[in-house]
Order: sequence, then C-alpha cells, then structure tokens
Amino acid sequence: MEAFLSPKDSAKFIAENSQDVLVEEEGVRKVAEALFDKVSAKEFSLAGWKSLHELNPQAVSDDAVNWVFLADTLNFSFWSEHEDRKCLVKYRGKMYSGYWSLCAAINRALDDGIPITSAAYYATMTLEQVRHVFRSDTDVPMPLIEERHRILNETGTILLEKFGGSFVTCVKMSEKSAQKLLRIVVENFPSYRDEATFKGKKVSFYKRAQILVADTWSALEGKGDGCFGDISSLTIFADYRIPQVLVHLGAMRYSDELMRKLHEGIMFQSGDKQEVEIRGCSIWCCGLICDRLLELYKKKGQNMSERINAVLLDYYLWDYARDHREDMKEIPIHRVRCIYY
Ligand SMILES: Nc1nc2c(c(CN[C@H]3C=C[C@H](O)[C@@H]3O)cn2[C@@H]2O[C@H](COP(=O)(O)O)[C@@H](O)[C@H]2O)c(=O)[nH]1
Repeated sequence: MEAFLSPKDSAKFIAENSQDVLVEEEGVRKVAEALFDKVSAKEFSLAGWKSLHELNPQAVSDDAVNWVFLADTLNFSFWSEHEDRKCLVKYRGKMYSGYWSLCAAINRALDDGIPITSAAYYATMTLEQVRHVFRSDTDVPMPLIEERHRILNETGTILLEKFGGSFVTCVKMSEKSAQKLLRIVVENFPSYRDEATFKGKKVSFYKRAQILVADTWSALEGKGDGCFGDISSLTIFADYRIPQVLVHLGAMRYSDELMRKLHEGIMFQSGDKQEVEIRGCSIWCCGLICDRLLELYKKKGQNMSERINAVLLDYYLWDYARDHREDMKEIPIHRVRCIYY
C-alpha cells in the first residue's frame, strides 16, 4: 500500500497545486522581518510554554507527560457556532474558553481527586463521567463530547495494553527522536491519523501527533528523554487558528470564492479540497517564514537554528492569534467538526 507523504512533503505538493489558497512571498518576507526582534522574546521560547500558560503542567515529571498526552488526545474542535454562546470552564476563579477550557477541565478534575490523566481510568470512563469531567459552566457543552468519550476509551485501552499505561514508555522508545515518536503515535493510536487525499496523492498533516511531540518536548524542557535532536523537523500544527492569523498578517491569501464561503460560515468536511489547501498552505507558508527568519540572522552572522523552528513559530503565532481576536475578526476561521484539530 502506498505510504502517506510526510506533512512537510504534503505541504509542498498542496501549495504547488492549490487554487483557492495562495502563499504570498512578499507577505512571508514582511512577517519574517516583523518577527526578527521577537525571536529572543519569551513568547518565542521553549520556556514560554510553562511561564506564559498557568494551566500547563510546571513540573518535569511522568505525570506532566501523561497530562500532555491526555490534553493532546482531546485537543480538537473547540470553536462555537456563535461567538457569544460558547463552552466556558471556570477554574480557580477564572473563566477559560476554547483549548484552555479543556485544560481547565482536566485540572479541575485532578483537583477533585479524579485521576483523569491515568489511562487505567479513562480507558473505561462512561459517557456520563466524560460529560461530568468536561462539563461547561455555561449552557453550551464542549463540542463532540461523544467522540471524546470514544477516543478516551480507545486511546486508554491501547496505552494500557501496549505501553504499560504511560506515554513515558512511548517517549523512551523514541530514543530522543521527534520523528520516531511521531511514528509511534500515528502507528498505534488511530485517532491521531490526520490524513487526506489531494489530487490523487495521500497527504498527511498529523496536527495532534506533532503538537503532542512538541508539547512533550516543552513539558520536559528539551532535556533528558525530551531532548529531541530533530525537533526542527516538525512542521507547524495545521489547526483553524494559524491559517486565520497568516491571512490576517498578509502571508497567505484566500480566493474571493473561498473568502465568501468562510464569511457565510459554511461547514467544510475534513478532507475537502479547499480545507486541505488551507491546511497544507499554512504549513508551507510557516516553513518559508522560518527559512526567511534564519536567513535574516545568517546575514548578521548568527546561526539561530536552535532558537527558530516551526514549533516555536507556531506557539508564537497561536498565542498571537489568541491575543488579537478582535483585530482578526475580518478573517473567519474555516469551520470543520472533526477529531483531528
Ligand atoms: N497550531 C496550534 N494549534 C493549537 C495550539 C493549541 C494549544 N497548544 C499550545 C498553546 C499553548 C501551549 O503552549 C500549548 O502547547 C491548541 N491548538 C488548536 O487551536 C484550536 C483551538 O483554538 P481556540 O478555539 O482559539 O482555543 C484547536 O484546533 C486546537 O487543536 C497550538 O499551540 N498551536
């Protein structure tokens, strides 16, 4: 059976053949120049994963790795049909939305003595228990709660049967290779198989698998078992926020027909031609921004390959998108209900 192209090779093929999404070379150059001075900021650093995000685990521990595995197993589809009616989770006096509502619910459960990060627990959770743990503090529930229940049971069972119930086993098996860990995750956990067909080719994005590797690297602070020598081989994580911010910044452009569909709030299916073009071009565009950034530093005689990679660029752009919602409202997200992002 023909193998899937890697996310990087998929992105190249998609960008070369895309019709409704275009990468703007001039916009890429401008974004790289605008980010030049940001590279040394904490928002663009590995340490920012903990120092900027109070809900992320702060310790370097097995518990932190299993927390990350649970969070990224459920890290999909938080957008709401109406901006003023959405799932919110209150934790330690603060309201969280979107992806952070998931993290707040996980930490709320742990504080309540529910071992939600233990595979032995979530492998056999009932739908009612999942509804309770991930309950919203508004009347809008977290989207796709039944899928989350199915994925928890499936993933927990596999982790118990094949890896002794801990994602640390997978990390150790990866022997400090991000690509090896990515392959272990995709080969063993079906819900992470974020793949599609585009113009007859089998393409992959592996958004949750790649962010799982990246978050594991961040939780372990790039040390010990998390010292991935090939972390720069990962791409950005093709979600629904990164494309929005790339178009907002002028690095990417949608055709008039696609922009009209986005403004109408039309739902896409995972694997649709235009949805694949949005995701593939986003990955390709961010790869070019990284290349331009590295070139700008090289011209100044500085090799920044340890400080500039797609993971850190992604974290920066994702946080930027979160903090500039208002400025970006003229660029709608593309709406898909799926378990991949
Ligand atoms: N490309 C990319 N996509 C990411 C993340 C994250 C959170 N992770 C990091 C963030 C801080 C910590 O550093 C975590 O490591 C969530 N998402 C995606 O966004 C969407 C949710 O958006 P909203 O509805 O606005 O919350 C959904 O598809 C979700 O899968 C990321 O980092 N990059």
